[in-house]
Amino acid sequence: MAEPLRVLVTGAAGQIAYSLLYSVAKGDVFGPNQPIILVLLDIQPMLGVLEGVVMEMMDCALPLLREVIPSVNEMEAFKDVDVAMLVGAMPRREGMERKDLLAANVKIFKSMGNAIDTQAKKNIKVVVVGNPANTNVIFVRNMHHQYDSWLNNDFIKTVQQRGAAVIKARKLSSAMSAAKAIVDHVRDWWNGVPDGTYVSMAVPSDGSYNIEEGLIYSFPVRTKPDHTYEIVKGLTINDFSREKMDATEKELSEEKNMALSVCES
Ligand SMILES: NC(=O)c1ccc[n+]([C@@H]2O[C@H](COP(=O)([O-])OP(=O)(O)OC[C@H]3O[C@@H](n4cnc5c(N)ncnc54)[C@H](O)[C@@H]3O)[C@@H](O)[C@H]2O)c1
Repeated sequence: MAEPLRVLVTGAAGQIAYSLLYSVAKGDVFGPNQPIILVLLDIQPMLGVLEGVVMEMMDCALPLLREVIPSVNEMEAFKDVDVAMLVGAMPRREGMERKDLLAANVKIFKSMGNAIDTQAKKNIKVVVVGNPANTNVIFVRNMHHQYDSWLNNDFIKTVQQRGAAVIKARKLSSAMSAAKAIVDHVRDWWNGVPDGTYVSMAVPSDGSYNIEEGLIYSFPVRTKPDHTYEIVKGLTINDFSREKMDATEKELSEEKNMALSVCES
């Protein structure tokens, strides 16, 4: 069997992690032949809760799970990590604006960036969940008219308002569906997608589709079994999609500048 992968989940005492950890530890992401060491990072006041999560993970007796390491020390936790799922952050509460959330979280992610830089494996794969999620960009191909109408109206509206609708109903932000999305996302990245297909991933822009270079933006991406990815070029963009893409680019660019100014202050 392969050497164990060291997988770090931050915010491990939180509600997304509670759904995510079981799925990762039982092989849904890295496959049934890949042993895993799980490092669970949270902050000091959550240590008691974290220990409860560790007990439950051990009690699950999952064959692939070699070790569970709780930690409240960022520098120690990131040591030699292969894959990091950065879930830990302040969650969005009812009535909270995207920009308030950004201001609260930007410092956390800056500090984690430093820990990754100095402690983790150089080819670490990092998935960020805790930032305000990047707006979905839809690359529409060969859709027929009726579908277009649903896609351009109800679907987009539902997706845009879904986060707020879940908070309103649950009084908490989404967790189970967010955990499922993380699992699908990292599995596609780790294993690669079948030839001729691609997935959407928010990755640093290389200027494709005239999107500002360096912006973290959702592109059609082809992932490969060696855990690398490439942006799929040259898809036809209709006027409707172009308009949404430009609006998203503008919003993300503003958000980036705001994050930089919070960092500097
Ligand atoms: N991208 C998405 O689609 C999506 C969907 C839902 C939620 N989220 C975001 O994911 C994040 C986690 O959501 P949740 O519902 O699990 O929240 P939660 O409050 O239940 O858990 C967050 C955990 O992070 C911990 N934490 C805070 N600062 C930390 C730090 N510096 N290092 C390590 N841990 C830290 C907290 O102590 C807490 O245990 C939130 O930012 C939320 O807004 C994103």
